[in-house]
Amino acid sequence: MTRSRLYLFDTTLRDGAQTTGVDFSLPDKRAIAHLLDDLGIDYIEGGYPGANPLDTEFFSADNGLRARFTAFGMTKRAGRSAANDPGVAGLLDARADAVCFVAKSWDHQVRLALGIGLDDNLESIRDSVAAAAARGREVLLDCEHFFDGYKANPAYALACARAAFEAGARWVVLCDTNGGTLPHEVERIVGEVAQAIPGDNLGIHAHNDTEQAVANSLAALRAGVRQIQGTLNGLGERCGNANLTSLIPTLLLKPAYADRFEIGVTTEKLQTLTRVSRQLDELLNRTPDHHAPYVGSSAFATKAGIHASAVVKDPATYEHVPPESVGNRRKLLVSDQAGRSNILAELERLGVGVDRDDPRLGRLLGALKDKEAQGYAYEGADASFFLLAKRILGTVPEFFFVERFSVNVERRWNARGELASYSEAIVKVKVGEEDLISAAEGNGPVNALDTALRKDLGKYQSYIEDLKLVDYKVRIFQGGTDAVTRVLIEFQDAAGERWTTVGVSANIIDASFQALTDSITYKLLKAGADSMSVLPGPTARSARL
Ligand SMILES: CC(=O)SCCNC(=O)CCNC(=O)[C@H](O)C(C)(C)COP(=O)(O)OP(=O)(O)OC[C@H]1O[C@@H](n2cnc3c(N)ncnc32)[C@H](O)[C@@H]1OP(=O)(O)O
Ligand SMILES: CC(=O)C(=O)O
Repeated sequence: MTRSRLYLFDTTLRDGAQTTGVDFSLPDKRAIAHLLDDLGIDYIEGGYPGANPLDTEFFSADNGLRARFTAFGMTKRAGRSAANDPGVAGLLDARADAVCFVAKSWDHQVRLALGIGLDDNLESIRDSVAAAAARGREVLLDCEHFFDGYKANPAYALACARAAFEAGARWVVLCDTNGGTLPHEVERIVGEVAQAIPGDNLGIHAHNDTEQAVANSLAALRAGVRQIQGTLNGLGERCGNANLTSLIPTLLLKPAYADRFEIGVTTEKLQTLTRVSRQLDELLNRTPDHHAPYVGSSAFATKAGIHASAVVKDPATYEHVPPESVGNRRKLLVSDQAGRSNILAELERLGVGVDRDDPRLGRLLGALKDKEAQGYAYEGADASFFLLAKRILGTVPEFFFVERFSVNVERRWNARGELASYSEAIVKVKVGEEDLISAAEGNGPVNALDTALRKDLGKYQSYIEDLKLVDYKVRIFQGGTDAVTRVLIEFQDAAGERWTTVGVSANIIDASFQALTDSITYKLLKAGADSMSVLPGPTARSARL
């Protein structure tokens, strides 16, 4: 079967810039444009030249993109020609391959928001599109509020779309601006519009206010459009736009679409999608959505023991596509929902070999569930799970023993007359036969304790010099006076490896202490320091099970 070409239009840098909390810098915009270009997106809407200095500068030079670089802006104002409209001039002077005008197509909005006559708006559309086409630009028209407008006055909404098409627009894009239209409505309306304007010239721009933007885009595709607009990670005004990070794999991996349509993204490039999604979050300093379809860290994570036992027999039992196809990975989580299959899979990933029939496996599962009942959470604390398993298997030596620690927090007026808080910690550690005492100040009690703990570990000190604490999370649960605190601490070493440990106590400092000592022990084991240890352990003192 011959497949139709479907074009992807990315508006991360334009509609995505309208996301609450998103503020692109120029280097961000350049980096994201190149990510999209490399992925194989056909059109990259870079912003609105003339609306702000950053966008104007972005469009002042050749950005060296393969994709069609697109400038966005509104049609000319009524009462003047496109040639005399400074906004239109800014768009036509921009270094862009394509110009995407936005025009209202709902009669009520034309009268109310623009305060002009319906024919004036049609004239603005025609004149603006023709002016851009005459300057050799590929022209798109975003018909704002198309679906709401069509429901209120189909003849006028269609007249706006036709005006653009007849004036030379390559694409007439039907926008669900308020995001309230449902898939069955989109499919019906697009089907009717496609009787008047060829589907090869129609696009869809869907907002996600009812969580239907992806479904609406697919509905429009089925009804005839051949361009889909969207954003990476679903960024966009209010609840966002159609999420290209979900649409692209659906279009490539689901036969209902893959057999009918060809897109610019290849199946090889699809394998970079998870990385691209995370890079965008990294650039914007946003926490990735763990539950994002296809690319989230939980998208292929199986927690339930019954599911895990089937997944190890055949991953397709609980996966709709292979995680590698989108550059993601399978995870079998260890938690109180786990069975032996989860544990065996995680141990294998961590390089710990145990036989399925080993009786210690049952002990480990029991210990895991007991600890989780006390408040520990191992699904996000791989290093603590590793230590728990190794302790049950009897292979964690006692590198060091903390005889006592104290932490002091003081809030007082200093010599400069400022109110300041001070934290200091003292730790007494035994390393082999050596007694070591370290003291440290910190910008808080946990920082002081961490610094004191890692200041002098005697013969093991060189192994932990490169440790860096990169994340610290606290969760207090059960509420009230018997609240329990769970601390998760993430460390990184010079080799770039990251690991997380967990501690639980009624006392936040004690919970932190457990997570800190687990991290140090994990690092010493990983670095092979056990070959130097004196005691083969676990001893009564260090055993914590
Ligand atoms: C559905 C969408 O996402 S459309 C994209 C919206 N994106 C943005 O608005 C981001 C960038 N916008 C901006 O920086 C500013 O709004 C600017 C520079 C474009 C305009 O700023 P200002 O001139 O101060 O106008 P302001 O933003 O207050 O109002 C918009 C004006 O454009 C007019 N307008 C809106 N759409 C159109 C259109 N398609 N064609 C012609 N005029 C339009 C409005 O009627 C209003 O005019 P008025 O001030 O005479 O009432
Ligand atoms: C153009 C646009 O962003 C919209 O109508 O939603």
